[in-house]
Amino acid sequence: MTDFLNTQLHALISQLQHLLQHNELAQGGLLLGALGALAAAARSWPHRLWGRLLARATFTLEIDGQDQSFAWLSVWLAAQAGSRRMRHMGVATRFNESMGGLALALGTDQDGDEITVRLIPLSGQSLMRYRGHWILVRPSREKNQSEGQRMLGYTHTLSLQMLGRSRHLIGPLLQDAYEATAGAVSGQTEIYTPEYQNWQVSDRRRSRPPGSLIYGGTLMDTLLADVGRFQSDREWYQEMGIPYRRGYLLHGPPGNGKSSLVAAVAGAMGLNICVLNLATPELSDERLQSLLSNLPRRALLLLEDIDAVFVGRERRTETVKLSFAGLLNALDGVAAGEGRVCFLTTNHPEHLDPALVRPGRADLHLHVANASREQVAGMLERFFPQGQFTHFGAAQRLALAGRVPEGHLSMARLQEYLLERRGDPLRTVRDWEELCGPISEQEPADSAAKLPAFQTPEIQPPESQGRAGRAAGLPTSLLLCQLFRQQTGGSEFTV
Ligand SMILES: Nc1ncnc2c1ncn2[C@@H]1O[C@H](COP(=O)(O)OP(=O)(O)OP(=O)(O)O)[C@@H](O)[C@H]1O
Repeated sequence: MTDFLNTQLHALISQLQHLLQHNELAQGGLLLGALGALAAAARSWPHRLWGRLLARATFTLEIDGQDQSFAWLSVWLAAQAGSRRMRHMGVATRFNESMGGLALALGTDQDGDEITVRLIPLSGQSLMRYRGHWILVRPSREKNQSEGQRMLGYTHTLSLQMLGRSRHLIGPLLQDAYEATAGAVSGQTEIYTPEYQNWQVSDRRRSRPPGSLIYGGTLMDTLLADVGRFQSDREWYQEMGIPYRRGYLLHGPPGNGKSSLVAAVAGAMGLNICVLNLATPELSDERLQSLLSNLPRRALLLLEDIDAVFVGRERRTETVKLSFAGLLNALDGVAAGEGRVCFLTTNHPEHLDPALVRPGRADLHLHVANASREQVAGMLERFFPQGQFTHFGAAQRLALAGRVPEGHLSMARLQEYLLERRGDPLRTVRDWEELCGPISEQEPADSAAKLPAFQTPEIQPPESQGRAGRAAGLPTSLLLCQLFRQQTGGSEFTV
């Protein structure tokens, strides 16, 4: 059998040899085929060789569009000389006015603040010279798959390719880009909200100066001192083996500045704020774990109105996916971020399970109460600063504050009232009862004397006016109105 096959094979080979030796057509065909194969190899070979060389000789830095650095790096790249050749740019409006980068001024808004947008590269490529080295910048974007009816937008990537020996430039480049853009923003607080498993900057606001808020007693100072101490105590916590995190519970009636307090602390400490709504139906135990272990650096966590999610350990509504155990685990499990400062706010501390607010989860409980008279006087001074309104000084402010029933008025309501009457002390005084409710006739004389932190206001109405007024049992607000009218000769005030 083998002999038979060998014979056949030999016969075939000798026939082929004969054909190639004596048939020119077959010779030509063979030659062309060989040349074609060679040409194809020659075409792909340099390509492959080039690819290998590039991979060996270069270094590529790739930044995902979801990463925080993507925004400021894109803004910075768009402002570099090499980007002029980019033919596909996008407009980013979420960046702050004071951020560096290629900005287009669009005018000013009603507050006089400049409205600017920034350009970022979307696709294409450009060569950029940085500190004497060449860098190939390649932004790209891909349309995401649609999920049912919902389009998921684009996935963006930024790639920076440079020679391997230039890779030491990565650090300085990122630092330069950051300092020229996001790092140049001062006096700003970034607000992060969750986006899938990550945090995204959803807003940037001017930091609220602590002095713009008025709280009773030493609330603000106590909190600032506590957060400041915690921040400087990292080593101590490590030495003591205590988890390095701190929690605060701010409780009290609505509109007295719980959220504003968190914003002020963040601003004063140079921190940003991660706001998380626990009632979000998409928030599962796993997702919360992942979010809390991925908190951005230098950001505090704010969980607002925590009583709106759980009453005791029970979910308040069926739409809440998060479990109470999941919340506790996320707050103090292994994954909980080191160095985390967490604020819980509630209007109803009595609805909270003690486990949620025990030390370790909420170390400091602060009551943010309705306005005290001291606060009312402070707010009046903010709206009618000393010396700017004649006939409306400390005595008048104290007298008005003395009319407010202690602890009945929210600071938000007071702010709203004063906003409506700003620049108009006469209206402020005239409508004061509207704010405080009806005033009993016996009250005026001694209510001011009951001011906790003030001396009895020394209103010096003209003798006759004062006596007559008091004799008639007029409320202090009316007395003040009359006094103002008399002193200013009508309803005009000097500003
Ligand atoms: N202590 C305060 N000093 C100055 N302004 C205040 C104070 N408290 C509240 N305000 C003003 O009232 C408004 C509402 O305040 P904020 O939202 O911080 O209150 P809150 O206690 O968090 O309310 P809620 O419990 O309803 O969330 C803000 O515009 C703020 O400027």
